Amino acid sequence: MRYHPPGPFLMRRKDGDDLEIKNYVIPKNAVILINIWATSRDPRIWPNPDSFKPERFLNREVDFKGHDFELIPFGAGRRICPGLPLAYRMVHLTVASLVHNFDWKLEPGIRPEDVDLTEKFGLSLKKAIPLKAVPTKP
Ligand code: HEM
Repeated sequence: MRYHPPGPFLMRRKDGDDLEIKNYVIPKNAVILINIWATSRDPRIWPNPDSFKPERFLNREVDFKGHDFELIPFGAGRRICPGLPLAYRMVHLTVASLVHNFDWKLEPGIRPEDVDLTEKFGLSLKKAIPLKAVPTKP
C-alpha cells in the first residue's frame, strides 16, 4: 500500500477563490492531482524508500486512514475511500488464505530475481508484466 498504492493519484477540484501557496497560484476550479505514489517514496519521509522493510512501521504511529498525509493509500477527507473498512479486513484475509492454503512457485524457468515489479500507470496502478504464480499443494 505504501510502495505500490493502487490509486497513485488523488484528484481534487479547487473551489472558492484563487489561492496562493508559496508563490504558486491555484486558480479556482483547477483540477489538482495529488501524487501519493511520489510522497510514499520520498526519502525525507521514508528512509530507504525502495527497501521492503515492514518493520519500518513498528516504531511509527502512522495511520493509513486519512489522518497522516505521508501514507494515504485510501485518500483522505470527505472523499476518502468508502471501501476502506471492507478492504482493511479483506486484503489481509485474502493474502493470508492464499499463503496458508497453498505453496506457491513461479512459472518454470523464472527465478525470484527475474520477477519484474515495474508498474504501469493509469488511474489505477498495475504491474506492467503480470505475475504468474502457480499454486501447489502444501
Ligand atoms: C485496497 C483496496 C482499495 C484501495 C487502496 C482504495 C483506494 C481508493 C482511493 C485512493 C480513493 C480516492 C480517495 C480520495 O480521493 O481521497 C478511492 C475512492 C473510492 N473507493 Fe476505494 N479503494 C479500495 C477498495 C475499495 C472497495 C473495496 C470499495 C467498494 C466496496 C471502494 C469504493 C470506492 C469508491 C466508491 C470511491 C469513490 C469515493 C468518492 O469519490 O466519494 N474502494 N478508493
